[in-house]
Amino acid sequence: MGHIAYLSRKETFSAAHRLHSPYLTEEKNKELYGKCNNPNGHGHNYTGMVQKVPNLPVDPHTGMVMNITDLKKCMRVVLDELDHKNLDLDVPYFTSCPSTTEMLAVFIWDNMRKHLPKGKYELYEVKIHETENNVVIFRGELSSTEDVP
Ligand SMILES: Nc1nc2c(c(=O)[nH]1)N=C([C@H](O)[C@H](O)COP(=O)(O)OP(=O)(O)OP(=O)(O)O)CN2
Ligand SMILES: [Zn+2]
Repeated sequence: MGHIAYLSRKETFSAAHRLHSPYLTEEKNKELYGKCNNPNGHGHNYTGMVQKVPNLPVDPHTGMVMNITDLKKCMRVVLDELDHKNLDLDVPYFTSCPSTTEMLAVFIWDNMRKHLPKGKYELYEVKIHETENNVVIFRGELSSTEDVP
């Protein structure tokens, strides 16, 4: 019987952003996001943690689920699209949705899935620390509620 082990890797990136929704008026944006709606933005040192669950057990010959070096490379490809960027101006994904930590987690989830080797591993969780206190976890779950048009 094989051993099922979960694998996590932590990487950091720095980015500037402004919380602002194109679906709300200027007044509503100010009221909702407060200081985070400052027109000139602000920045964070984010920590991105990606966890994977293997479809296969720990390989008895290599002792690994997946080489963490490969997971790191894959994460860097995705996170380097965000690192030292202004999320709202430099990353096209955030022109149509606010650059909240929730949406960053979704962005990273979707892009990690594109870059990981197909079929061998499942992504289990993306966890983003925006600050020491603000943490978002996304596990690819979808609700049946309609998206904003
Ligand atoms: N649901 C969300 N709410 C908020 C988000 C978010 O991504 N999702 N983001 C922010 C801001 O970006 C903001 O920069 C957070 O900063 P702040 O509240 O100052 O951060 P801390 O919690 O670390 O600071 P405290 O000292 O604890 O206030 C706001 N909301
Ligand atoms: Zn912020």
